[in-house]
Amino acid sequence: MIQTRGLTKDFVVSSSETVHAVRGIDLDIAPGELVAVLGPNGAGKSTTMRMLTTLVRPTSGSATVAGVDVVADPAAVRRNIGYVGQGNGAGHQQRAGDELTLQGRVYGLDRAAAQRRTAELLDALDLTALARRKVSDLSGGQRRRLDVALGLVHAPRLLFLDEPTTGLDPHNRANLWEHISRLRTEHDMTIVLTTHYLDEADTMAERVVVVDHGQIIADDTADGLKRTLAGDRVVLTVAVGGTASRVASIVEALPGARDVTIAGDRVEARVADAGAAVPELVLAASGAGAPLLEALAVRPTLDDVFLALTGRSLRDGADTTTTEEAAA
Ligand SMILES: Nc1ncnc2c1ncn2[C@@H]1O[C@H](COP(=O)(O)OP(=O)(O)OP(=O)(O)O)[C@@H](O)[C@H]1O
Repeated sequence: MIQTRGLTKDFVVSSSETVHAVRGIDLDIAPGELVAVLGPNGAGKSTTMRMLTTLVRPTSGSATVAGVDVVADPAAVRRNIGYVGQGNGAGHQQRAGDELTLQGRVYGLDRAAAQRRTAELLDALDLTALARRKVSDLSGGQRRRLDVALGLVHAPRLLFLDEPTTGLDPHNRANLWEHISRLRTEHDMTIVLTTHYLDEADTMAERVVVVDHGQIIADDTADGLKRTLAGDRVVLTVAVGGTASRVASIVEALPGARDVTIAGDRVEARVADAGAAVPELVLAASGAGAPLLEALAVRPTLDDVFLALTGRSLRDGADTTTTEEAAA
């Protein structure tokens, strides 16, 4: 459904500065996949998406989307895709229903077909009761649902969502995802999304592409990334001061344990399966006269994956992909 080779975008900001926003991305996405593109601010996620949706022309490399080259025939690409950008696409003074019908007309539907499609989408995204409301009067969650409806007017096979749930509260995020998931199953859509929410990428996407400094640095299922790049940890607190080194020796003897560290009364280590290790360690420590006050099994998050890959936390936010070139 999507194939890119060496896809690159440079923004020439001034005679002395070029931003290398995307630096040679090779990506293959098969029909029906739901892929999350994850990365810190400025990593190049939106620029990649904007190239794939023909809003920005690549500097070099190639990209085919739904079988069409994005540079050779952008209009054909656009007919095949839906795009929900970061800003609100809808005109604020329009009524929600009229906005959808207008969008349908823009995509070449006749009036009756556009109205039929409007009714379907209002229903699918739980907006029917709000059809006559002005877009400016909708809540954030309602407006985001309208944005998704606008992206789906022409029944695309491929939907791009740029941070679809940013700014929504957990209830509205869950609600929007419920709608997206259902529509995806019903219409067998391929979905590519960017998100800052690690838990969202973790639970919703079947595949996570991690981008940093304009390059793909990892590409796997969330579980696969966690297993290969982060791994489980145990965090043990001893009940009796001075016994941490004894507990550390017990942990070291555990098959597969590594990176054992001691900090005061706390012992931490990477283990193959934290859930299985904890009861074993509690028993062994108690038997060795070094009982534990607390024993935690810690499963890795996608942030741990990013940390393992880059030494930085995604939660720390950006460090920029901007590079300055010496003035000529
Ligand atoms: N039109 C532009 N002109 C100049 N620089 C740009 C332009 N668009 C993006 N950039 C720069 O390109 C880099 C990548 O930006 P991009 O928006 O793709 O990142 P992102 O990963 O989507 O970030 P965010 O998560 O904050 O949306 C950033 O350094 C950004 O400042």
